Amino acid sequence: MTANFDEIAKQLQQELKRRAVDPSSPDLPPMPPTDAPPEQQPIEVTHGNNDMPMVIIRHAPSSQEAQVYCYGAAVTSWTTRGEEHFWVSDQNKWQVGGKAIRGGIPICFPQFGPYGDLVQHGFARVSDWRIRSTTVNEDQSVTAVFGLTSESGQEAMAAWPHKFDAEYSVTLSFAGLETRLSVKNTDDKPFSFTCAFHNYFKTSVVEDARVFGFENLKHLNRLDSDKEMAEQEDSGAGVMLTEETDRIYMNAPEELAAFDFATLKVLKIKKTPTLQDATLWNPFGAEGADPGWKNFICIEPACVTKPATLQPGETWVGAQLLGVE
Ligand SMILES: O=P(O)(O)OC[C@H]1O[C@H](O)[C@H](O)[C@@H](O)[C@@H]1O
Repeated sequence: MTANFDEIAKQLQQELKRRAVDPSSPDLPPMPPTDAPPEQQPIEVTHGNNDMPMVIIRHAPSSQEAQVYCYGAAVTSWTTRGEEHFWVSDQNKWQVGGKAIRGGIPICFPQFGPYGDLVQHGFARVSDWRIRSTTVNEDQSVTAVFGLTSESGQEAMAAWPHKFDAEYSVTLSFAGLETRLSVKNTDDKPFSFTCAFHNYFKTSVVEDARVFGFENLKHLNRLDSDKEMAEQEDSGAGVMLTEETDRIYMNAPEELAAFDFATLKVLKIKKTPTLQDATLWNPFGAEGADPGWKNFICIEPACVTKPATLQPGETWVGAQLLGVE
């Protein structure tokens, strides 16, 4: 913790109190007035690849940084002491509309995969989210909040005739990176949805990764018509990927971990019980796979096998906390 960061945090809090960020504003909130250069501020509202609006979040006391694009509210980078933990495809076009950003954490909502009438993985990842607020919290964690509502009239949502207000907050703290999705039913009739945090964790090579937490669980094998597969024996060595894998583990525990044998890095995932499933995916060079497939493993806390249902006025919250050792 540096005195400099304290000062920036204080100034930012004062500034945020002074002005309310208008959630419906199509413009990016202005930078907080501080003497420090933007690249040292806890929150930097800026532009990324292809000039797309994005937010950089910094937690200086733990040397963490995250980048979140407004398009898809996609987290595309999370570093601790300069080390990157997410894989992002070299093939991305970085264009608003049509294709989702591949890599980081795409949000699958209100539909996971092809299970429904919407586009694969729903519209959240191909929608423009608005920045609602940026805050340095009392415990020095730093949060950026993004919003998406049915009122925004984006084309990708047209096939989903429900009124909703979705809020996505991304926080860096001593505990790591937290992403939190809240969905409120603002309609006068109930609706159901499925969702996932589609984490693309960076691996040295995917064969070096071992995943812990899935032992003895049943899963649906998406490569075999979602056939329910028998329990796996717990060998104590974790689950290893040696071929194309696309599974949905049901009733996955609240804590999962991925270990990389080459770097000896452990990634820990904590998830809320509202995300009762977790998927495991790597295409292993199958036709159409991204050429970078060797360097990621997708472990995705998800609500798929038991869709969430919201009555009018109700709110659903699902969150994950990612930590690294
Ligand atoms: O190519 P995308 O639409 O981004 O989907 C990528 C992958 O997402 C999930 O992990 C699914 O379980 C996979 O079946 C799918 O291939």
